[in-house]
Amino acid sequence: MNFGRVQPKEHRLEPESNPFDDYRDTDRDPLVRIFDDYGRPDLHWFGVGLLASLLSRLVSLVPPLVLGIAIDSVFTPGGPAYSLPLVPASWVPSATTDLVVLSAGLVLAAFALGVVFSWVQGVGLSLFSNRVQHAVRTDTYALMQRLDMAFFDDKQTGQVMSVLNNDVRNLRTFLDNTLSGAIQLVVTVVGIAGILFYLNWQLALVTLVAVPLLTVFTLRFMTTIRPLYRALRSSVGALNTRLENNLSGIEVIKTSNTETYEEARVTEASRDYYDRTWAVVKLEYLYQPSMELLAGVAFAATFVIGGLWLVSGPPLFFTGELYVGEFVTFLFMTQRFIDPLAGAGRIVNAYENARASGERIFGLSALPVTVADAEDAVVLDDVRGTVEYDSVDFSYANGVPVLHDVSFAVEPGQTVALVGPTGAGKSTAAKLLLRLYDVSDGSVTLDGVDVRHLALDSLRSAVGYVSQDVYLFDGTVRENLVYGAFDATEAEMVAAAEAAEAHEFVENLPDGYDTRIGERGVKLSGGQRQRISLARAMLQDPAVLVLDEATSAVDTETELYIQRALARLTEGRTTVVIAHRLSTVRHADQILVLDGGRVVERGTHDELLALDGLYATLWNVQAGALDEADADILDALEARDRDALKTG
Ligand SMILES: Nc1ncnc2c1ncn2[C@@H]1O[C@H](COP(=O)(O)OP(=O)(O)OP(=O)(O)O)[C@@H](O)[C@H]1O
Repeated sequence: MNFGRVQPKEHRLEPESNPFDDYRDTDRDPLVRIFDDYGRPDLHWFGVGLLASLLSRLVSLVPPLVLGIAIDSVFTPGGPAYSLPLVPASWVPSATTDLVVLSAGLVLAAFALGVVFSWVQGVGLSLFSNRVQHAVRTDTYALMQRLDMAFFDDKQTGQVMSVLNNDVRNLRTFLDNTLSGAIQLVVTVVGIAGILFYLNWQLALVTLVAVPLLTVFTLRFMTTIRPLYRALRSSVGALNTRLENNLSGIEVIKTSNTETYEEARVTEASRDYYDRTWAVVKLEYLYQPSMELLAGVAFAATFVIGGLWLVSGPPLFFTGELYVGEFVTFLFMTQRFIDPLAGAGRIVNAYENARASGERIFGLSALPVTVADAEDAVVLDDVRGTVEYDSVDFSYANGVPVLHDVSFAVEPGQTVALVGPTGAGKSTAAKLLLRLYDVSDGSVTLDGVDVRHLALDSLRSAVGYVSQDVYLFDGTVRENLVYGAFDATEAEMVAAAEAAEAHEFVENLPDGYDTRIGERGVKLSGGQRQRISLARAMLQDPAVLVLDEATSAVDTETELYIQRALARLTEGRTTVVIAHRLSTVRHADQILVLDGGRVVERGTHDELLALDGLYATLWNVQAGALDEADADILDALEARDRDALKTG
């Protein structure tokens, strides 16, 4: 089999773990749950669709029935009297031509009714399945958003996307076609079996011998194909993940010159998907023809026995009379009985596919959420901005301790800076204040209330977060500025942009505030993105600010703009700043030096320099990069801005 380009030898691919497999809910049949949890409000549409589909099946039986009766009673001299089931004999005309017209009329009416019922079936089932699809998708999305950060740390975006897209769509297809198909099948098979028995019970037994065989065969197929479908659904997710990752990282791929490597990885993921699809298809193609063969044998047996019966009287142990028309109807009915049975594989297939999708959808909702509102969650009305960390210990899901016994307090309006070597735990400490994670031990309080007892939306509107990875959404500058402060007026927005030193460059963009900035804001420079994110924070106007200072270098002028914007933003707000450049936090009220997750030094800039410890070392290293003269210039500029702020 040719899978495209072969994997280059120099790149060895490790099999990727698939954490998503853990999130599968197999407790209750997911398809029953779909009806229970989502189907109820629109069940009437399902009922209408189902009824129409059964009626359309029913009327489709009329033509062969009428045809058989007509052959025996109208076209065969000496045949039985023309009699229709459920129609009183007095309604049936006696003239032959009238009987022909009646038969033709009945066949036509059956076809016309069939069309109407099919239409109603389509509308009813589509309405039902699309509404359920909408509800499942929006609910699953809402649920996914509330999952703990730990889930997203482990996340495979493509897997989550494939649940929200492919799996939800699979469910819809099942509800739309497969389910009604299955019910139709049961009703048709039972109904026709009844008619066959009514027509000739002995010949009916010959046809029905196939049923138990087909059933056993189908059940076996279902249990064999189920795990294959599960693997297939995961593989769709893995492929999506790979594609999604690569598209997001296209710049890195190009600049690292790793196109060939990535092609190999995509080929690998695609090959896995191919293999798993092939495993399913192989089984399907074994099963489907076998079913058809069995059905064909049953049909042939019915034909042989019935044919012999017609030609030379009842064969073997059969007794009684068989008419030609009756036999024709019988054969038509046998065909309609056996065809759907032989096609049961398609239904089983779609069922197993949808079931695997349902397990993944409900797997998401089965995930425990620990960072959620407590029952008696407190809402802070007027936030003063006192922040306190008390003996905080923390480790991520992998259990490796990241913070040990971290304690500090910040008074309203003060700035505390967290500094220290990379990986010391600065960002982690700050994230605990926003309750992106819960402490393992100790507590973090805002205005004296443990953040775990605060309503999450109250906490997160009180604490603003400006991250070093500025994330902007595809849309206009305006949309990105007012994100999270949707009620802001135009004047407020412009004022925030001015304060963040963004107004001028935004005005110079082709469409000003209405300029589209591309996915993740790619059409803006790093410095511009940062200023937009500062303006956004100004508009949100939180009492407490967590500032994860950008590490990426910008030119000196932009740096000055940003520093000025930051000075305005932090003025009067409690600020926890994670600083990489010590020069920017020299004026912080308190500087905490973290190392290996512990606070190893604390004090003001001057105190820490006098201590001559880790801070002093870091300062001296950085001083090489930042000339004291530059620092003095920054100082002078900052002092000027502070004065300007004070004088309004
Ligand atoms: N989501 C996560 N899951 C598991 N471990 C993590 C996670 N995020 C960070 N860590 C680990 O926690 C430790 C502290 O990371 P953190 O980002 O808080 O450090 P930092 O001091 O802010 O570093 P930097 O200055 O480089 O940003 C590191 O060892 C890091 O590998």
